[in-house]
Amino acid sequence: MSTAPVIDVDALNVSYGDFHAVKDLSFQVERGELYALLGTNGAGKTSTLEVVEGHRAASSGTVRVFGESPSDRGAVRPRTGIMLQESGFSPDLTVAETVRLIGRLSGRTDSAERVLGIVDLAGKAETRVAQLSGGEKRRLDFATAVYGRPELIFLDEPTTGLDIQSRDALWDAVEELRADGSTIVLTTHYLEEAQQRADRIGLMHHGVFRHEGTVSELTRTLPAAIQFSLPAGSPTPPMHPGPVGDGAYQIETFDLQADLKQLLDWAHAHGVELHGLSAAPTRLDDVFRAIDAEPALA
Ligand SMILES: Nc1ncnc2c1ncn2[C@@H]1O[C@H](COP(=O)(O)OP(=O)(O)OP(=O)(O)O)[C@@H](O)[C@H]1O
Repeated sequence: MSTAPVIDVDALNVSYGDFHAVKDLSFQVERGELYALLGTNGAGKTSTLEVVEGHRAASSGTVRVFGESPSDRGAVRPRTGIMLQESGFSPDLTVAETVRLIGRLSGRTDSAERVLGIVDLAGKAETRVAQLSGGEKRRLDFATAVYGRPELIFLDEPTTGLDIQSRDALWDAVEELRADGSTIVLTTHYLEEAQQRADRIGLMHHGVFRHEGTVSELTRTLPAAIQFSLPAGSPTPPMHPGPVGDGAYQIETFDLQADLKQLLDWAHAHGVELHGLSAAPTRLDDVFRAIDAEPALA
C-alpha cells in the first residue's frame, strides 16, 4: 500500500484581489488520520478547503489529493465525500431522491436506505427536503457525504445545530468509517470535539498556521495552572505563586506533575492544608485564546 499522503498542500496562497487570505500554507494529511483545520473567524480555513476540495483555483502553490490535482474531478470526486456548511439541496426532492442524486453525481455506489439509516432518517425517506428541520438537513448532508464510504471525507462544521443524540450518532459513524481506513478532514468551532477526536490539528490565524500538531503538542505550548488558597499565617509556598484574587494563588507550570508534587511535598512538610486545590491542564480553548490575542504576522 502506498504511504503517500492523502492530501499534500505545498506553499498554498489564496488571494482575493489585493487581499492575501492564505499565505504559503503547507500541510499533509496521512491516510486514516482525522485532521482538524481550525482557526479564528476569517483565518482562511474555507479558502484553503475550497482549493483542496477542487472548488477554487489556488493563486499559487501546489495541492495534491490522492496524488492528483483536485481539479481532476474524475479522479478525485469518486473517492471523496464532502459535507459543506450550507447544503444546496433542492427543496422539492425527497430525502431518498436527494441521496440517490448526489450519490450518482459522486460516482460512488451505495444504498440510500443504508446511509439514511446511519443518520436516523429512514423514516423520512419520502419527505420533501423543504419539510426537514435544520438538524435533519445537516444529517441528510452527512448522509450524502458518507454515501459509498469514501476514502476521504470533509466535514465542515458537521455538528452545528445537531442535538446530542444526533451528534453522538454522527461521531459513531465517523469512528466506524475511520476503522475502515477513511481519512477525515474536520473544521469546527466546537473545540472540545476537535480536542477529543483529532489526531492532528492545524490552527490557522490570518492565513498562516500558528500551531500544527497533536492536541498534546498544542496544549504544551502554554503552561498549565495549579491553584490553591492558604490558611492565615502559613509559611511562604515554593515556586513563587502569583495571587489570583480571593486569597487564592496560582502556579503556572510546563511540568504539572513535578510541580504539583513539589507543592504537595512542601504542604506535607509544613503541615499546611491547601484549600480549593486544583490542577488544570491546558485546553485547546486556552491555546486558541492565546493566538487570538496575538497581533497578525506580517
Ligand atoms: N470571495 C471573497 N472575496 C474577498 N474576500 C474573501 C472572499 N472569501 C473570503 N474572503 C476573505 O478571506 C478571509 C478568509 O476567509 P475564509 O472564509 O477562508 O475564512 P474562515 O477561516 O473559513 O472563516 P470562518 O471561521 O469565519 O468561516 C476573510 O477575511 C474573508 O473575508
